[in-house]
Amino acid sequence: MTRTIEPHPALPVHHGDPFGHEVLEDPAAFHGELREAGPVVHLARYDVYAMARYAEVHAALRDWQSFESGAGVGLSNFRTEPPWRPPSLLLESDPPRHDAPRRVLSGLLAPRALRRLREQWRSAAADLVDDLLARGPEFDAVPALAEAFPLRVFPDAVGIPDEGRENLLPYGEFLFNAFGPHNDLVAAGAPRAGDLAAWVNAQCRREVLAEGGFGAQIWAAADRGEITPDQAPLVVRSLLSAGVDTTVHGLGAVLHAVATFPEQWRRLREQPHLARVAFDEAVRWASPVQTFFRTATTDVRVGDAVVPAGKKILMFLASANRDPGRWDDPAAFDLSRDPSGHVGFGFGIHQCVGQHVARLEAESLLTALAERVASIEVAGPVVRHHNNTMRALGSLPLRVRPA
Ligand code: HEM
Ligand SMILES: O=C(O)c1ccc(-c2ccccn2)cc1
Repeated sequence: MTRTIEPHPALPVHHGDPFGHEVLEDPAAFHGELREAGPVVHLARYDVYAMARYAEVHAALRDWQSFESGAGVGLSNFRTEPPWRPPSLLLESDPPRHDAPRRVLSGLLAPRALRRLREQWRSAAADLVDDLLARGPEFDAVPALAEAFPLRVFPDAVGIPDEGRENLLPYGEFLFNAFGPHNDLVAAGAPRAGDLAAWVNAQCRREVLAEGGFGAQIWAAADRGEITPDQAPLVVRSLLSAGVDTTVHGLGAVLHAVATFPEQWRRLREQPHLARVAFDEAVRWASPVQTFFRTATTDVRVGDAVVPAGKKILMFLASANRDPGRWDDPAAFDLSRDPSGHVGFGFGIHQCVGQHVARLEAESLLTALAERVASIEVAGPVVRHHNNTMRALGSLPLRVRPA
């Protein structure tokens, strides 16, 4: 007779669906229920364990030994079902396998390494904004700015060919959906996933990557023996996987924030150096990356409950970033706040290695706008775009008054 192992009695249970459209549309109530229920909550629907308070999310992200990434950071456990693509050497690896690829990307994507891009990204942003404003004061900021700017600067910085770049967003869209359950969002993207993955893999080959780009620099690191030649294409794939959709939705978030809180736009115009803190405050406020998983390597004690070994833990970054136990007035987008310590880029050994690239993109675009636009307001319905992992906008109609 088999006895099903009931979750520990000290563990509260929630029967909601974090990947259902109701929660994806507006997760705040669900996050509040999880935070109030306890430090860890059993999500019966998926038999996974949720952490939604800042303290537990932060602690779990630090403790990579108890909460591993090597079994995947999605719902699927790589130890029991094959991943849909070869695992990432950064995201889906733990030390020691994680160390060398991480060290290589950390070097290439460090603030000082990005200085060479500042001038060209600043002028690319100025050109994009000038062309946009010349067409009139009203536009949908999602295609016109949030998508257009990263696609104008990042693929060139990686050094991939022009052909097929329209595959980047749908590839990331599927990838970030695939961290969730096989729901309607995954099913919608599945037919193209194989072709998109094949195109992305082809962009990681040494011979197609332009000299001087991040891709060629990764291959040069392999020549120096810092990683192996077999690892090089997968490290390039990491940039194409994590470096596009994330910044699109990060820029969408900061544009949504400044349009929703016009007094903060005024502050940014008065003090343009606030562009960087504005982006981090927007990443805290919106959390473009809402959730991802870890896997318990042992029976892990959390508070007075125990998460059984092998179980998946769903980390609610967005809830941690709005935990009233950590942030005053968490729902306010406020440039006088110090957002450091937010977990929108993660924390610990897997903390976003591309965060400086994202910050430079945001600073470039916000600076170009702040110099040219006196006020920004929402000019129509803001439409959300549902994804299992990302907080995304489908449409952000804006009206601007030129400076
Ligand atoms: C607003 C933009 C971005 C956000 C919100 C974001 C968020 C995150 C988060 C939360 C993680 C941690 C995942 C985990 O702990 O399992 C992460 C990791 C990562 N990000 Fe970003 N990211 C952004 C932009 C970028 C960009 C532009 C790049 C590449 C240039 C990038 C590359 C990566 C990589 C390679 C990892 C894995 C790091 C590791 O496991 O050591 N990200 N990102
Ligand atoms: O190395 C890769 O391929 C890769 C790296 C990071 C991500 C990711 C996942 C969840 C949240 C933010 N980023 C995805 C893919």
